[in-house]
Amino acid sequence: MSSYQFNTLQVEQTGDNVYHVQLNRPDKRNSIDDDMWKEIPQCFDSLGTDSSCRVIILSGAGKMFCSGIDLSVLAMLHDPNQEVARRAIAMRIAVKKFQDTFTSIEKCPKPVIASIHGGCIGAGSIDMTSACDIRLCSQDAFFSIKEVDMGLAADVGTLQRFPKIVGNDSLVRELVYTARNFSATEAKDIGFVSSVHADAKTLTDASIKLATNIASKSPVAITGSKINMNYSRDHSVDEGLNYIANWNMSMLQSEDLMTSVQAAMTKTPPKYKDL
Ligand SMILES: CC/C=C\C=C\CC(=O)SCCNC(=O)CCNC(=O)[C@H](O)C(C)(C)COP(=O)(O)OP(=O)(O)OC[C@H]1O[C@@H](n2cnc3c(N)ncnc32)[C@H](O)[C@@H]1OP(=O)(O)O
Repeated sequence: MSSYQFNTLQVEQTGDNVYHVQLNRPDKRNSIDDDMWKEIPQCFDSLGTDSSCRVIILSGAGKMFCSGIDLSVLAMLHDPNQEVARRAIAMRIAVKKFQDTFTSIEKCPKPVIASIHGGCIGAGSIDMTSACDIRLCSQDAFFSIKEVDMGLAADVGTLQRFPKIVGNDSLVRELVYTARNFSATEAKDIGFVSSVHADAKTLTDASIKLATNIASKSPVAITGSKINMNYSRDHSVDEGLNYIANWNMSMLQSEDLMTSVQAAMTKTPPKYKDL
C-alpha cells in the first residue's frame, strides 16, 4: 500500500523512482473540490522531498482528466453576509491559495508529466497542466479555457503560464476569449502537448516510458535543469546565466558527473544515488 493517503488523490509508485498521482473523483469528473485544492500541494510538497521519487506522472481517473473547479466551490466563494472590503480580502486569500495549489506542481523539484485523456476543462485544464513540465495526451483529449463562460478572468495560472508555453499571443487570446474546445491535434500543433497517443492505455504506457527514461538520469542534473529552466523563464538571459553559474559552482562537483563520464567511457549504463 502507498504511504501517500489522500481523499481525492491516488498515489502509487510505478516502477523505479517514478510515482503516479491520479486525480481520483471519477464520479465527479475529477472536479477540484476543497479537499483536492488542499491535497495537491500536500502531495507535491511531499513527493518533492521524497528521495525515492525522481519523476511524477499526473493523470485523471475514469472518463476524463479533470472538469475544473467543483462548481459548488465556485458558488460558495460569495459570502453575502460580509461587507465589501472584508469580502474582497477573503476572496484574495482564497485566490492566492488556489494559485499556490498549482504553483506547488511547478515548484516541485521533480519533473511532472501531465498525462491527459478526455476532458481537460477550466482550472483542471490549462491552469493545472501549464504548471507541469511536460504534457502528453490521448487522441480523445479536448481542452477548454472555460473561465470566461463562468463569468471570470482565469486567475490560477493560465494567463501567466500558457502564453509562455504556446508563444502565439493571437491564438491564446482567441482561446481565452471564446472558451471554445480545442482538440488534441490542435494542442499538439500549437506546442502545448509534446505528443498525442491513440488511447488512454497507450498514453499511460508512453507516459511511464518517458518518466522511466528521465528517472534513469542523474537526479542532480534533472532537478538542477528544472529549477534553472523555471528561473530562466521569468528572468533575463543574463540573470539566468548568472543563476546557473552559481548553481553549478557546487553541482558540477557532484559525484553524478564522474559517474556519467565513467559510464560514457566504459559504455555501461550509469547508476545514480537517490537525492
Ligand atoms: C477563484 C476561482 C478559481 C478557479 C476557477 C476555475 C474556473 C473553472 O474551472 S471553469 C470550469 C468549470 N467546469 C465546468 O464548467 C464543467 C462542468 N461540467 C461539464 O460540463 C460536464 O459535466 C462534463 C465535464 C463535460 C462531463 O460530462 P459527462 O461526462 O456527461 O458527465 P456529467 O453527467 O455531466 O457529470 C457527471 C457528474 O460529475 C459532476 N460534475 C462534472 N463536472 C463538475 C464540476 N466542475 N463541478 C461539480 N460537479 C461536476 C456532474 O454534476 C455529475 O454529478 P452527478 O452527481 O452524477 O449528477
